Amino acid sequence: MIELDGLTKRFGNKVAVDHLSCRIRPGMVTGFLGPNGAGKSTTMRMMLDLDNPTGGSVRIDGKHYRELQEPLKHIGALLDAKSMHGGRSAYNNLLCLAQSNRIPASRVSHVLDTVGLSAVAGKKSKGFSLGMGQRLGIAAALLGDPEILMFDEPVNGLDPEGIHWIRNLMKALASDGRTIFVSSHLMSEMALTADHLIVIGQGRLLADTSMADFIQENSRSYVRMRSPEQERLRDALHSAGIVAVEAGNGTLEIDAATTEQLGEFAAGHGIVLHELSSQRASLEEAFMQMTAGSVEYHAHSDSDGRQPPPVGPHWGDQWNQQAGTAPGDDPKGV
Ligand SMILES: Nc1ncnc2c1ncn2[C@@H]1O[C@H](COP(=O)(O)OP(=O)(O)OP(=O)(O)O)[C@@H](O)[C@H]1O
Repeated sequence: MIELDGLTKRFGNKVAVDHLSCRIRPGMVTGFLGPNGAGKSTTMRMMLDLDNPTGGSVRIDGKHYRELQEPLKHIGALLDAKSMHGGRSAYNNLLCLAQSNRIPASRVSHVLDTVGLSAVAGKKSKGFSLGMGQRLGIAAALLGDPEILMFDEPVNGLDPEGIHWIRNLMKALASDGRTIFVSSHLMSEMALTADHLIVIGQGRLLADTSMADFIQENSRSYVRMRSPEQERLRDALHSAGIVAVEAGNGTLEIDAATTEQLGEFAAGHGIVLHELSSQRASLEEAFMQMTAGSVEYHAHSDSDGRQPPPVGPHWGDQWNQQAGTAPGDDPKGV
């Protein structure tokens, strides 16, 4: 278990982490999400005593990192895969780490085998690809057989097989009862891996919830309809007082009705449908909706390239404001 209590870090005037309090529990994979600059790396660095908090505390199994007798046996971390000594072989890099932390040398071969690097154990790590470097960093994290593992962007540079492998590794470690804390920008990957989410924005806690609840609470579900008689369908919906939003490619999105109701409605009007499907936003959409107000750097596109956001009333408001219409107005609603 990792416990953060009021954890705060300032760099001059910049508040990177702002009174963050949460528990990261054993037996599950906890995903750590936030836009660029949200404070994820700074939080992870403070957990490992690599940065001093300005305020608050981190406890690892009830103790401050500095109080842990043999820290690598309690907590293993992949923060920066490039931190290995490039002139040393993969084996020797891990052996040095094992010897300086009173970890038996037998663990070195074991973890190299676990991460699939046995065949290149004697090769200097400076020749490693990004993916191999990530695997070596993960081997280092596993070396002390710790109960708590922290991975900052572990799938960086991994190919699809590698991504699949690390996903299964994290799940297996969690099902062993270990505490797994992982940050990633790949939402689709996080959706497949994490059981629980901690989301921060501008250093502040935005959510501490199960994956299922997060998506449920931060996204809308809607029905998508596509018809070769789109004009007629739109007019019929409009006459019935049903709000539909054009979403491109001839599709309409409707919030306040079920597929059953809309299927019967179309049949009642003799309108052919090519699609009638229930949609739920993905983790990525839910995440973008929640963090829209706390993104440090926004991309701006010119008006020609501007597209309405795919889901969510807040996104719609943001787009409408940029388009010069009032929030809540729906320029495309029928
Ligand atoms: N050593 C430092 N000195 C000054 N500002 C810093 C320092 N380290 C981080 N920051 C600032 O603190 C904020 C949080 O940075 P941090 O790297 O923790 O965010 P992050 O969530 O990990 O971002 P990313 O997803 O881009 O890696 C940012 O605004 C960053 O510019």
